[in-house]
Amino acid sequence: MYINGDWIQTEEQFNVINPATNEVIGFVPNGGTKEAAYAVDAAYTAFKTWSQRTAVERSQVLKKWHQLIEMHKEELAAIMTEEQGKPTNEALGEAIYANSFVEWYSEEAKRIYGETIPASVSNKRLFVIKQPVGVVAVITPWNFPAAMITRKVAPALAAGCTVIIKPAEQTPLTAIKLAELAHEAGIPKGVFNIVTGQPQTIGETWLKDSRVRKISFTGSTEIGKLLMKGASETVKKVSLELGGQAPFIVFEDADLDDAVTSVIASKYRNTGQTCVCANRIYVQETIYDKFIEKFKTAVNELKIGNGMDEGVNIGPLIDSDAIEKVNQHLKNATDLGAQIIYGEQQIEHLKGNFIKPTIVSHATDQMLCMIEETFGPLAPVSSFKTEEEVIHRANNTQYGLAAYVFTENINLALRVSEQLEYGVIGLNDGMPAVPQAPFGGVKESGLGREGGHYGIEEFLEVKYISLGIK
Ligand SMILES: NC(=O)c1ccc[n+]([C@@H]2O[C@H](COP(=O)([O-])OP(=O)(O)OC[C@H]3O[C@@H](n4cnc5c(N)ncnc54)[C@H](O)[C@@H]3O)[C@@H](O)[C@H]2O)c1
Ligand SMILES: O=C[C@H](O)CS(=O)(=O)O
Repeated sequence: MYINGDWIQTEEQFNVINPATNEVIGFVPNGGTKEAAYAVDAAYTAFKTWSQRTAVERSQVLKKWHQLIEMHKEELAAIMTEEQGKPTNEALGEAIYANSFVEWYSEEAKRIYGETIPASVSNKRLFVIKQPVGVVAVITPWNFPAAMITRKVAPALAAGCTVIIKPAEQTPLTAIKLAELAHEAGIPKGVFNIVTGQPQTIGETWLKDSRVRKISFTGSTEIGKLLMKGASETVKKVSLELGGQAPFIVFEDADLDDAVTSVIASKYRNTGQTCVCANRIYVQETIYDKFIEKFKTAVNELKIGNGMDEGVNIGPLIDSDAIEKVNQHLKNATDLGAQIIYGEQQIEHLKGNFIKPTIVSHATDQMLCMIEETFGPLAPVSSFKTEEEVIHRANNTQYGLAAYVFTENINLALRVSEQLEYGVIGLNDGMPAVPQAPFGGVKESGLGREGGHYGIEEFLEVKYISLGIK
């Protein structure tokens, strides 16, 4: 753990496992109440000075952190592949993506503008200024162990907040590497703190402490709801980046090759363990067979194996529970009439948590894989007749994170995009997330946005000053 500028050990530790081999690759301190409270103390003390630093000073420190992450991106990528399983090229992509938030917010720090408002009387002047929220508790998932931290921490520090971070227990080593680089960059003690250990204990400590003024959470909808409830006790601000269940819609006039390339990129990035991956694929009936053939051919090109090995693009799932969930979705689908058209033979020769990419056709909306977040390489394909039908089916969910639409008709594209109840729309684009644009969900996929100038507003309070003049 890294608290108040020092590396902290505890008597109890927990193992870090490589999901490709199920081998122990390390261990980290198993922090609890004491360490969680100490992190709040450190962040609260540091806030008094960090929030008073000028925007240029904060920007310069973030720029240094960005330079160091850039210098160490391959190392960071290797850590991610080892503890999370994603193939090295994807891990390097994530390190670069994660660092792009540090770069973006090192600049955004200098653009936190206020405003003056015309008074209705001559003896007043009205001003609005923006000030940092205070101590922010950051709780992040295992699937993007670097980017989900920097997407929160970079804007928080840029705004003048201080952070206490609890990374996922499956991927703490990535967070520790980011802390090492933050320390080297000169981020002052207490500004950036990492507590590894018991999620519930750490979470409860932070929820109860009124000095913590914001919870920024990325993870499952179930835990997001729990944290939102807890945050209400002391009326903390919350940002919630939660589960997804993305529809991927292919209209008959779509560029089919582009749609297939994009659905591969969306569905199988991180072996399907991505909040915005295509979870259900809707194809207009007139092109259904053509799509299926192209899709099967493309999936057949995917190489499964240890993410460290050259050319692998399908790594392991994070653990055996994840495998179990995908198999449960697959069995439910076939029990309800879906047909496995690719991937029927599972992998025998590989140790670890591997599962073959599987495509099922004739999927119906009553199947679990069309309702729940599968979080694995299972692709259910369903046909539709009309625009109205597919919009209704796509919206018929409590989720609302990302949706994808493929068509060459601009009028159809905009009509459908405007009616889809999602925070992010990939329009002829399977990979929409970028640091300069707002990312986030509606309905039970979350609250708030990360990225772009929207992302820094989440860490600012608006203060109105009314000045009486003589
Ligand atoms: N919307 C997004 O931007 C986004 C991005 C990545 C992942 N996700 C979602 O995250 C989920 C996968 O990640 P996960 O399995 O790590 O999710 P998770 O909710 O199980 O865990 C997320 C984090 O919360 C912590 N946690 C768990 N219980 C807690 C508690 N009671 N108190 C405090 N912290 C607690 C975990 O230790 C982890 O650090 C998927 O649903 C995925 O869609 C969403
Ligand atoms: O898993 C969730 C991430 O937010 C996906 S992305 O890298 O931001 O597209």
